[in-house]
Amino acid sequence: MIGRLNHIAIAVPDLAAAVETYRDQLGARIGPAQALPEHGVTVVFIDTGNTKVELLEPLGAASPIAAFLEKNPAGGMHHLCFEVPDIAAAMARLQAGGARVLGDGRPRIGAHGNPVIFLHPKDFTGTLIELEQVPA
Ligand SMILES: CC[C@H](C(=O)O)C(=O)SCCNC(=O)CCNC(=O)[C@H](O)C(C)(C)COP(=O)(O)OP(=O)(O)OC[C@H]1O[C@@H](n2cnc3c(N)ncnc32)[C@H](O)[C@@H]1OP(=O)(O)O
Ligand SMILES: [Co+2]
Repeated sequence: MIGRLNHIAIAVPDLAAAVETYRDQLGARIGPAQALPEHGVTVVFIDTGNTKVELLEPLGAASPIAAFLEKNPAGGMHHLCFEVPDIAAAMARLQAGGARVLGDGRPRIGAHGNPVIFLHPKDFTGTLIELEQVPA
């Protein structure tokens, strides 16, 4: 079911500082900042050629990553995003297997304009998993 690793996400307390570190220390090419108020984050993507790194900071008082940053104040690995060709079929298969889809259980549009879902970390070896529908 899962295909390519679309991105590895790192939650950070200060996106501007993280961008400076990745750009100046690691020579990364940073994409534009995207405010995603519907997701409670502001993100940038770094394209490494074989995948992407998503740096994300909280946006708004109800950010879903606020509690994560309280536990990890310097930031940390937040989620992995895998590509699937059909998010509805993936959801049905996963829910049939007992996996919990986070939020209201329906796909939402993510930063790339594609439908995404999130799976509970406790069901996937302590790792928050995002699935993004990308046509095969
Ligand atoms: C979609 C736009 C963009 C894109 O790529 O296109 C994004 O990726 S936006 C990313 C931000 N949005 C989300 O992360 C949505 C899904 N996340 C959530 O719903 C919450 O973050 C949730 C439910 C995973 C955790 O929420 P919270 O930390 O407030 O709840 P708990 O404290 O009850 O956590 C439960 C349990 O899970 C552990 N946890 C939390 N976050 C993570 C994580 N990132 N990786 C691994 N484990 C995580 C937390 O420590 C708790 O464990 P416990 O042992 O009970 O303490
Ligand atoms: Co993501």
